Amino acid sequence: MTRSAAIIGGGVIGGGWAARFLLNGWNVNVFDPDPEAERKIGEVLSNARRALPALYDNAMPDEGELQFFSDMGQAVANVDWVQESVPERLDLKHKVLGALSDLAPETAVIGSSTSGFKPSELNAEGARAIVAHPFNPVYLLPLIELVGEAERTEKAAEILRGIGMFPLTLRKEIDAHIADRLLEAVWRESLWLVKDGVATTEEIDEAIRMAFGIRWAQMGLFETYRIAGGEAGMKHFMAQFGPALEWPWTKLMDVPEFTDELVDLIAGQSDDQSGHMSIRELERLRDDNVVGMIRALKRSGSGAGGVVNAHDANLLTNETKDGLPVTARRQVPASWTDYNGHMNETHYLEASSLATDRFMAIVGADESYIASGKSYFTVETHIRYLDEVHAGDKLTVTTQVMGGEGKKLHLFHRLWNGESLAATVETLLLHTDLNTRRTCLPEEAVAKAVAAYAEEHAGKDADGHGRHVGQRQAAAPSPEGAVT
Ligand SMILES: NC(=O)C1=CN([C@@H]2O[C@H](COP(=O)(O)OP(=O)(O)OC[C@H]3O[C@@H](n4cnc5c(N)ncnc54)[C@H](O)[C@@H]3O)[C@@H](O)[C@H]2O)C=CC1
Ligand SMILES: C[N+](C)(C)CC(=O)CC(=O)[O-]
Repeated sequence: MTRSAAIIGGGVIGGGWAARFLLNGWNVNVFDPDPEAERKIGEVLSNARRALPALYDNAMPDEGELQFFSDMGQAVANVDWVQESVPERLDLKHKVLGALSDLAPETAVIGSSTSGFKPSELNAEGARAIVAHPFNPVYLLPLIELVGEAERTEKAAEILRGIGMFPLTLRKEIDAHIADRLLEAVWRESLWLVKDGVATTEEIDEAIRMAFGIRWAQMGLFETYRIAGGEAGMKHFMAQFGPALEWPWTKLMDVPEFTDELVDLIAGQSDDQSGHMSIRELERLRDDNVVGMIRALKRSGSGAGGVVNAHDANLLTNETKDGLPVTARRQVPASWTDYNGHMNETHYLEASSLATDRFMAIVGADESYIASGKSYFTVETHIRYLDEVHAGDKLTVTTQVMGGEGKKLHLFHRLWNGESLAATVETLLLHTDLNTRRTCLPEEAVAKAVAAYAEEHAGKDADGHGRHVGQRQAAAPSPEGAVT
């Protein structure tokens, strides 16, 4: 059964939450008195639709249904999750969380997006909320800080993992949780640097993104500093840089006064730096960069890359189409398209390569088999580009085994875009010993599984297989030239 979430307050963060739930197949009810809420959430959602599926190698579930309500009670009736994202004012949080605790089903988790209030403050007037603090953009960044009663945070963590997030449960409550305490320290220090005329907003951003911003995405602070200690590691690092904490390297505890002059200085510098782009354009630039970085981290499984890999594995399904195994299902990300406005030729091969990997896993040539020193190497591929594919299209790849005797594995992939055949990719692989780098026979279990598929697929039509470049097609309709 489709699960549902109520989003109370649909601004920057509520909009991101709505997108995260919807794109993971949940139905979403929104309550926000702002007459512009529907438009704003629509814009966030269209950015999310182009970014989030690009993280995964498997297709996401069908999107849930989005509904707007003018009555908070109706919005939360029968939902599994309620997420409060109203402005950061304790009196307002009390009012809204109190009402939600009365109106929402007993079984529903009530999460507050608060950046800084503790559960003991939020629940001081009888509410039953936990802190579920996300990061902007909520639909892309996995971290969610959970604070509150253990039974509630455990239930929340399980649900959040199901929508691809990384729950980090705090050991004890503290103002501003973990991440915002760190961010506030950098923010305070940066305000001083601008106020004292040491650096502009742009120079501070360069200092972050040209160096430690990149480092932090993959190893965080402590692992990075351990390496900075050289062979002697963390102790040497602390011996060398510990004393600096008492030098005038930091002003952390003082906060500059937010005078009109300081606000104008910072806002003016920020306009000079980024005013040439709208907020939505900046969001798309940010999203493309974040997707690219997280995809790079997927290779090693570091940080957010590991979280996305785990969710990707959950998205895998065992299906068949036309009597053949479905070996890849994925949504085409904008990054796969080119100057011609359609999927670039390289990604037809990428989709089929994912299908080959999946087929190998299906027959037992999986990660542990490869780790044991055996694998398949591709030695030849022929692609027929039959139809255009566009960003957002959902591709389904089926795999037919044309032959599997001895060391050979001869596959015929079909790339379906809905009911249209977008390409066929015929590929020959040879079983190889990864130590000697020479071909060898597969293990018996793999050989048997391949042979069983070859026998099952033997009588099936495989129109277009066995062709080479420039060969004229007999009866099938012309592909009308190259499409990439
Ligand atoms: N903006 C950020 O970077 C982050 C914000 N947060 C937290 O998320 C919460 C919301 O912040 P933003 O989304 O940035 O604020 P926002 O100002 O963009 O959105 C707040 C929304 O709440 C609506 N609202 C006001 N009163 C309401 C009520 N009584 N019932 C329902 N909706 C109501 C407003 O119309 C508005 O759409 C805050 O607690 C904030 O600390 C958490 C992580 C990051
Ligand atoms: C500025 N902020 C305190 C609202 C930031 C956050 O809470 C998290 C984020 O997304 O940076």
